[in-house]
Amino acid sequence: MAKDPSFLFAGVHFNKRKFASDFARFEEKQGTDDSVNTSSLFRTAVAVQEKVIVSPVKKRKRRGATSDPVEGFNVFKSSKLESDPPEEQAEKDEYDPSKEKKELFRQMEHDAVFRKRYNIHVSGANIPSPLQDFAELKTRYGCKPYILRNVCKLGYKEPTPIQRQIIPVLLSGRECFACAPTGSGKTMAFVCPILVKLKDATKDGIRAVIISPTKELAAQTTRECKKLARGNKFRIKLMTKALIRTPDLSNFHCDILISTPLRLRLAVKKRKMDLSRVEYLVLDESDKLFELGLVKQIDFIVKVCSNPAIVRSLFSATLPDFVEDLARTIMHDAVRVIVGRKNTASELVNQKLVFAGSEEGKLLALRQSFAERLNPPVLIFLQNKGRAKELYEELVFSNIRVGVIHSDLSQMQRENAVDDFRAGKIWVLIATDVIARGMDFKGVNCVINFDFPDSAAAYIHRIGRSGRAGRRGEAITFYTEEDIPYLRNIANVMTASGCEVPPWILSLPKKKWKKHRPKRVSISTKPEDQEE
Ligand SMILES: Nc1ncnc2c1ncn2[C@@H]1O[C@H](COP(=O)(O)OP(=O)(O)OP(=O)(O)O)[C@@H](O)[C@H]1O
Repeated sequence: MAKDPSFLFAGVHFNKRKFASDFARFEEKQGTDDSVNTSSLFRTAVAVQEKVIVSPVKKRKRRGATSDPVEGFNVFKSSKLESDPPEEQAEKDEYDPSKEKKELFRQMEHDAVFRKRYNIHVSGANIPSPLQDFAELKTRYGCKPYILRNVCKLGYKEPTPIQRQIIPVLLSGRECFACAPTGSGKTMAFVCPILVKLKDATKDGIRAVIISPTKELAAQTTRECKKLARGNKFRIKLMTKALIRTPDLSNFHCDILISTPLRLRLAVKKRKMDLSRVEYLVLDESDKLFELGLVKQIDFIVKVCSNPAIVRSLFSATLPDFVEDLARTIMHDAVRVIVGRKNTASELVNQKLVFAGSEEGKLLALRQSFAERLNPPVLIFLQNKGRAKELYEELVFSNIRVGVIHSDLSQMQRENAVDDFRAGKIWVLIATDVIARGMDFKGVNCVINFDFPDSAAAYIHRIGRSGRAGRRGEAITFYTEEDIPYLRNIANVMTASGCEVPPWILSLPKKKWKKHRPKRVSISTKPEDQEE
């Protein structure tokens, strides 16, 4: 694999004298957040369509369905119907007693072709037709004009594939699991139907709850909800520390509440918050929420959301079988929607593996690359907060505007780091996995895994901070000798999303992936007596 890392930062040449103009370019990008290039997103969906095979009607074994083709409907078999001349068809229809059935059949056929085009795979009974365009929100579901106005203001021209299918599923009152690549618009896919269904603000307790694994993501989701709800008087609330301090929350009401599991559980247990009237429960980044540390809290929340008419939905870019199995035990007649193949990285990210030799080698590679080429904004991931701090200390006095985010910082410091990165005040943000999931920084050009990720899912989510909403991105993963046994797992993700991997890596033995966080040599180059 390439040993000279100087090529890493393909992109704008980082000439310090030209610093100002580069930076202005970066700032400009941040300013265009709302006018996302939707057409490329649309193109991506169409570009991958050829890869899908449509299978005939059959009962499928769910376990093996990970990357199965489209659900049971044979588009090819029925295409003969379409070739009938119109007059002949009209004649047939006139005398056909089961005209309605035929109509239904035709609609199903049309839906299957449409899904194939957008690489949407579904399973479950009676799945509603996907959206052709946003206008159908009004024609099919009578949504209020403010939503379409906001969609337009956000610059969304076409629904993304996950939005095309999940919005009708949720609007028809079905529970669902949704798995679609990072940066493919899952947030809007669950927020929009909630807004349509809730219609107007009321004071009927808490009506919808969205759970996010981190405070940062919860705050971001709250902002996205508010953007889409602009013009309506909905009460959209983030569960903050201050809110939890309220002595009695038993009469608290809001239309949509966004929280981390821990805070919500506290609010219910200690402040008597009542979730019995919740109509919609969304578990975002659901595989993270079902991990050992959080599953108890989720279990508690699911139980206290006791409204029998509740609609629950799970979203993530990675959805392991065990999460589906767990979720199935609580869901009724759920629809499963997968865009592309399950558990794969975004195809918009160009991924590279770089052998850095040692910890010292990683730092050298990074410095050299920054000196030669830098294409900000850049995100750097490390395996823990201690190492994130060390790297920050090493880079803070260079000419690069660098920031750091980890769980030892106060909430305010964490928010400031995210805001400064978004605003372009920070070029390079050093982070732990605390922001690896869900955070939407839009213009991130490059993600660097300074420390090898501890699982394939962590890799997919980390690199997914780049290559969002139709934009291209780059991901570089440093590895040392101790990471080699796990290289194959990442290499498999890379090949599945169309990136090249040297054959020797693909011939490494498969290794069962347990959390890989080896004890690594310190990054610090300071003499020991100068360390705090
Ligand atoms: N229909 C659309 N057209 C264009 N851009 C969109 C559309 N829907 C959402 N976006 C934009 O796409 C970006 C990614 O959306 P979002 O954060 O919801 O992705 P995600 O699928 O939840 O990603 P992750 O798995 O990383 O959480 C956002 O900047 C959002 O504004």
